[in-house]
Amino acid sequence: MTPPLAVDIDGTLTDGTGAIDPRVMTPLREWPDPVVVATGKALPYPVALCHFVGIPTRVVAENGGAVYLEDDDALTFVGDREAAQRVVDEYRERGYDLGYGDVDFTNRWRETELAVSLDRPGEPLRELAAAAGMHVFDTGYAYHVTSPGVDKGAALETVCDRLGRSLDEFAMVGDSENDAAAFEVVGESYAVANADETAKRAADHVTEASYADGFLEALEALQSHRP
Ligand SMILES: O=C(O)COP(=O)(O)O
Ligand SMILES: [Mg+2]
Repeated sequence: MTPPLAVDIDGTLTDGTGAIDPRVMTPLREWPDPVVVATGKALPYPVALCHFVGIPTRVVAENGGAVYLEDDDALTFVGDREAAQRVVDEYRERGYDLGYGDVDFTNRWRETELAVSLDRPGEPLRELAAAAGMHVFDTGYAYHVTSPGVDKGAALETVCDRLGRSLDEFAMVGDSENDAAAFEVVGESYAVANADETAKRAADHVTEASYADGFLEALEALQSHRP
């Protein structure tokens, strides 16, 4: 018996360079239970990942702001994109940019939150977000200006309601503070060894191996201790 699985992308299915590790493709495709890709990235990224891995499209995007499940063919959103936009506008007025150039594929399709490159100053962003009642996730890959209460944990509750499954049944593998809320609500959670401290504290287990090796280690553990 394997559990339904929620999996983060960056830092979990990738190698140290940010590229998807090709060894994750087959285990994802062959996982016998539903797989939900749960990411901070905008919707097109996890949708494309499901498509190219060859699994049904079940995704949480934007740190929980967007949920799509092929099962009920419904796309739902939570979060105040305009509030995030105001924070980012003020950040720009202070002379900073988001760090993604003019075309900006990181934010182009974002509908509930906005991201700023990690090589841009984080303190002024946190200050402006706090003043606006918004939250900042530092995923290790970007800062995300997200509405309070929006996270992957709340999104997985929505997923479970819609799939008719319970959170207890789910396992989750991830690497950063944007995974911590999901780690708290699922039945069993794994932080990969490269995870940040927040994720490691929230997880039931921390793998020995890093990045995709850690993910593959978590899958093995999930398969071996569930007869
Ligand atoms: O987009 C990010 O900043 C992080 O994405 P992730 O949640 O898949 O790690
Ligand atoms: Mg991650």
